[in-house]
Amino acid sequence: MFLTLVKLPRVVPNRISVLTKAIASFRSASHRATAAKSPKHTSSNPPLAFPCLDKVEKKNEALSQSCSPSVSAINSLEGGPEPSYSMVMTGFKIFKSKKPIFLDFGGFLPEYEIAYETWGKLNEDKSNLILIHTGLSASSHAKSQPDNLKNGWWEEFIGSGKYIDTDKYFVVCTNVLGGCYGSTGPSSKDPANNDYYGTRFPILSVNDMVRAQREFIRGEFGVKKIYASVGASMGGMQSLAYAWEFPDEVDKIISISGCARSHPYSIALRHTQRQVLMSDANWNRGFYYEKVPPHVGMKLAREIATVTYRSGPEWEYRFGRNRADELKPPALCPDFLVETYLDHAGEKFCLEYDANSFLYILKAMDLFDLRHSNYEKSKSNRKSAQEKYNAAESIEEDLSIPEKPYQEQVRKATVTPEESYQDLRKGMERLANNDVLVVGVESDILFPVWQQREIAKVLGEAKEDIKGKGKIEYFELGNDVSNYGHDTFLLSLKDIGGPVKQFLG
Ligand SMILES: CC(=O)SCCNC(=O)CCNC(=O)[C@H](O)C(C)(C)COP(=O)(O)OP(=O)(O)OC[C@H]1O[C@@H](n2cnc3c(N)ncnc32)[C@H](O)[C@@H]1OP(=O)(O)O
Repeated sequence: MFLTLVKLPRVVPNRISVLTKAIASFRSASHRATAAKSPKHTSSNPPLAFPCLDKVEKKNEALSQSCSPSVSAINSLEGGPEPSYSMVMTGFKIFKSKKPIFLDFGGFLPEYEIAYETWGKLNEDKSNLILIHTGLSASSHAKSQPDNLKNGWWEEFIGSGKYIDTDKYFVVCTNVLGGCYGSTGPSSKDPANNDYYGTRFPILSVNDMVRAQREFIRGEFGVKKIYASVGASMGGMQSLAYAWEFPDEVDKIISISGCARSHPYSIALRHTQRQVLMSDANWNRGFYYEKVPPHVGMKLAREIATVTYRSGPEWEYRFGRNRADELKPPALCPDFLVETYLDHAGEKFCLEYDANSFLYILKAMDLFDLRHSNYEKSKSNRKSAQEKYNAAESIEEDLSIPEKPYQEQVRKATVTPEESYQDLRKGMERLANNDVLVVGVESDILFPVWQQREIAKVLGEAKEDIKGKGKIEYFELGNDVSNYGHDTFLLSLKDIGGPVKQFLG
């Protein structure tokens, strides 16, 4: 590269000062003109306003101010700092297990509680119990009941003469193990030290959740076989898992928008939610109880989650390209209607649910896998957890990630998709004698419809393989019926409810 030296003209000093003064006087005149128009602006253009960040700062301040030990004992959503989530939900009952539960990934809980609600009556021969499994963040409050008159999350789905008919069935719903609405989870206290579990809570699986539910069903109602295991989303995973764990203790299974094993794409979508949440400094590696909770991380995680729960076509119809206020200039804070909607969804949720429960349950969904090889592995992990417990050893795992970066394996060296499928087919033989209804939704991007088609296909083959007695029904809602995506089970009740009612009989 050549540098050209330019010879500058010699400037006489007093000429410079004349020039400088002229420029200064021009600048000050033009500044006076701008200032007259808008006294605050000294830059070429006014700075943008950030009402969304102002709101976050104010909220932080309010939460910090209410963050004193005396307040924390009575905290609530309004009062903060960290809400007592089970106080937000009321009117549920508690099943207490004093026996430990040994978990699929080698941890254990020395004792645990399961929050539950019921509707309808258990018949004399105890044969009409329907267990409703929740999605990720729902409570046991699926429907209003005398101890909590607020509408539940499946209010119009369950009831006298409804799709799940409480005149016929005794309907039970629990808050999952790991949740924060009354069941034992990371925001509960560890009986070993009377301190919050936080991230000392063990990694959970969906199958651990149903194992705890089964203890509850037997312990609380003395029911040995449930009439139906019903759920959507993570509930659709649980409905299958219950029968996978205890095939002879379930009659019918309904899995809506579920899957038989998590897909890497869904894991990726959940990973992004965990990452933003864990990046909130207030998360503090899970030890934020009685301090300011990671509400910003939770809000952003919920916004990402909401993108996965609904669908583009729905938003095209609902919001289009409309902005919240067309008369205002575009802003970097939420501006389009779809942005203000996501902002609202995040804001509404961020103090309603415990951040650690969110992380653990998302992870449990990632780990979901009904392949045969997983059955053996989990069984052996639970056995070694029990042995360690009996020997009163503390279970400390090495959770560090390997220092050497992961080297992509040659495909041949790992399990091929076909081998993996055959492993799943063998795993699904466990359900060969159950009647199963699988419902899929074409507009779902989180649990894409091919995953429900896979459940039906692999179940059909597994039943053939061992001449199982169960029936399989598959029902799919196309884009012409519902564009609500993954949340269809909460929004298109009639379309989901018809096949459910018919299948239950
Ligand atoms: C992964 C699993 O295992 S489970 C599946 C997870 N799914 C969920 O958790 C569901 C989350 N979604 C909900 O809870 C929803 O409220 C549903 C599905 C129950 C109902 O959906 P909808 O009837 O479409 O209502 P939705 O909540 O999406 O929108 C209405 C709310 O948004 C607000 N809103 C709507 N449009 C906008 C907008 N453009 N800007 C700001 N706010 C908006 C409304 O005012 C209303 O507010 P409110 O709830 O405070 O009264």
